[in-house]
Amino acid sequence: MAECKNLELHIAMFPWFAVGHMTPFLHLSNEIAKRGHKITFILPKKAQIQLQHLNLHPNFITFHPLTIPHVDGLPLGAETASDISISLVHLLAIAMDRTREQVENIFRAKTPDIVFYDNAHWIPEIAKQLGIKSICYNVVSAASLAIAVVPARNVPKDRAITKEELKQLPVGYPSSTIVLRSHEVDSLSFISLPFGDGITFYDRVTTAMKESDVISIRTCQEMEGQLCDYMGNQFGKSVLLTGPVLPEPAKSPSKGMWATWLDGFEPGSMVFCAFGSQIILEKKQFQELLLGFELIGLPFLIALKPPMECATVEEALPNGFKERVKERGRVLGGWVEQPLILSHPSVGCFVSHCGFGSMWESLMSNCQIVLVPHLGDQILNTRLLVEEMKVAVEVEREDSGWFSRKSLSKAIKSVMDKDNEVGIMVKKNHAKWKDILASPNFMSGYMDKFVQNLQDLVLVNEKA
Ligand SMILES: O=c1ccn([C@@H]2O[C@H](COP(=O)(O)OP(=O)(O)O[C@H]3O[C@H](CO)[C@@H](O)[C@H](O)[C@H]3O)[C@@H](O)[C@H]2O)c(=O)[nH]1
Repeated sequence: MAECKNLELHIAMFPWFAVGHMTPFLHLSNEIAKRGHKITFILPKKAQIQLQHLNLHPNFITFHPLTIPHVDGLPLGAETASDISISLVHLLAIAMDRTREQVENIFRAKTPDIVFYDNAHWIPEIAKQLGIKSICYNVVSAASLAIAVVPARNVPKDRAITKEELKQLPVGYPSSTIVLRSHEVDSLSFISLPFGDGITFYDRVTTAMKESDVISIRTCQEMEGQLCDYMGNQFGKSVLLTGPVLPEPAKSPSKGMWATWLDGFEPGSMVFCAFGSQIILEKKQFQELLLGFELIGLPFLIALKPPMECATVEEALPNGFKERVKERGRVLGGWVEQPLILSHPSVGCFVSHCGFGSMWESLMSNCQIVLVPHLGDQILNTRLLVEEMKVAVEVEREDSGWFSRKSLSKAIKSVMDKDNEVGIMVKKNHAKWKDILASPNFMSGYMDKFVQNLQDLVLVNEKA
């Protein structure tokens, strides 16, 4: 064992070209680097600039930028999912596949022991040839993997998956609460669509997992144990969990241009809203959301991308909105430092899309959580938080998918009203879970064990 502890690893990271994937891969890299191991982090050139500030161990973590080839149909210079609309991401997958030679050259030059990847299903093939162990690291919930991309889902090869087929849960799926409602199953139909050249999303992700040496998921046994066991059984291999892998909370949160403004409000009174790096609302839905915030009568900070067909958030504001909400509310169209905002004492509620990164950040905060999921995995994360853990509320949507200003304000008020039973219940449950997740050895315990497993994996290789 002592021999194993001293083994210094060299790990290559190759995440999907999206902020919601590269960021958690970098958090994981920081944790591994903190334990004395070397990381080569492969990413698009522009992303390097965006992520650099999150590299906490530059002596151990080296960025290796890729040139992203242009693919017809993508805007010139597009390198990550944030540069394009969701309808074009399948083309970005083609661009990723065309970096194969660059990636292989990096592996040959750097000779890592292990490579972590997610969407690049061809990595194990290269890795095997070069004697590198491959770990398919998933930065979405075990629930969203288990319901959509397991062999038991049995997606037809020759046609699109039907709504009826999507309504069926894969045989043996272990949860009856973390499920999609029948009007939501369409949010999974993308699994049988092309994602890359001549390959569907389903085939790509299942291949990525089948061919790996190990499957790993950014989750914990305490929250998704049964679902992780199901994944292991489905693919017949071990599933290593990293736990949530979040950076230390900021020591001095009051930074940034919005901080002085936030300082001026009562503790816990501010409602913050952000929907991650990808969602672009339709203008009408964007305006309805803003009008819902106007109704709650509380201070608010909204950070959303400008809605469709609008260059800025200003031009999409409802008539007279700015004059009516005055200093009480701000709407920003650019990137804000979400973790810092969530830890500001004035912020008491987080209205989120429940992307997996935001899900963890909301759980680690002291904020009440209101969820407005959009994509399939976000809906399942929402069910986990609302139905299983009972730490959050979900905004009611009509069957058309539309949510009204009334349903939004009702959900926010229910958790911000100090006497509301639901608000009291979710606050209490959230505090219990936060105590577990933030307890001193919880995350570090997961990481220590994980790194030990990585060393064992490489050692087995060396002995073989
Ligand atoms: O203005 C912003 C907006 C986001 N963030 C950060 O960006 C990350 C966003 O990640 P996440 O919450 O996972 O959202 P998306 O970027 O939307 O994530 C994509 O990737 C996730 C993980 O794969 C999936 O769960 C989502 O459905 C998918 O949209 C989080 O760390 C946020 O703190 C900011 O710092 N500032």
